[in-house]
Amino acid sequence: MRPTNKNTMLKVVILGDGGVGKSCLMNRFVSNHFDEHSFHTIGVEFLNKDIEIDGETYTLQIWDTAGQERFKTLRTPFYRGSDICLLTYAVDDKVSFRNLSMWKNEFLYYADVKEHLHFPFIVVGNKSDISNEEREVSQIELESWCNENGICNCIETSAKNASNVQEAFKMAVQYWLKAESRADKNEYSCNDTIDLTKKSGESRSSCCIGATEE
Ligand SMILES: Nc1nc2c(ncn2[C@@H]2O[C@H](COP(=O)(O)OP(=O)(O)OP(=O)(O)O)[C@@H](O)[C@H]2O)c(=O)[nH]1
Repeated sequence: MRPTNKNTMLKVVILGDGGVGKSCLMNRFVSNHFDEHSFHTIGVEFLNKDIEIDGETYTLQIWDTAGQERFKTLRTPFYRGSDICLLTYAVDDKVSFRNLSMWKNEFLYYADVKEHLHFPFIVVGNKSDISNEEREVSQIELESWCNENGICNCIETSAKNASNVQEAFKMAVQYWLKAESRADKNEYSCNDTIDLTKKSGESRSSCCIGATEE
């Protein structure tokens, strides 16, 4: 296990279709800024940000990747060495949700991850600020997809109104810590089946839907 001290650096890669809000999520988290007219990313960009959890400071090196297919060869070389992967879609874009499996597979292939089943993936449904009429992916669909794909952590965020953005990155680090400790003890089980019908505190899963943090 890596020492969890002041200098722990974690590489976090954000993947998902073009336009789902990856750059906006990173910028909201790092600079608390939102750009209504964010440009498509070409290749990758990264920013560092410290986060404190249980008295420990972690430096997140956050890699924002280009979601458009034509930039695939520019983004995939940067997957290696990742500690955490945020699989991102937009709740008003069903196609971006259907593409989650493609993103997961692309990541596993190019990141050359040894423990496929236990890698810390977090599923992030962005743009939760949109109206019910515009919503194309329900919370139940998110829950089902995660359960079917063995992913224990999901969250809906809004980079626009800052809802759950800090929480998503915090959840990612907490999951990484859990995965590291399980790897240490050889306890590989995701027994945290996601059930969004349970009230918070009742469920052992780490799913955070619709809560507003800031
Ligand atoms: N309503 C709403 N719009 C958002 C949100 N996050 C991002 N957007 C908008 O969605 C558009 C795309 O955002 P980006 O962050 O550039 O998307 P991206 O996933 O980085 O796109 P690529 O760089 O092409 O991969 C921009 O017009 C943003 O203003 C959000 O939480 N809510």
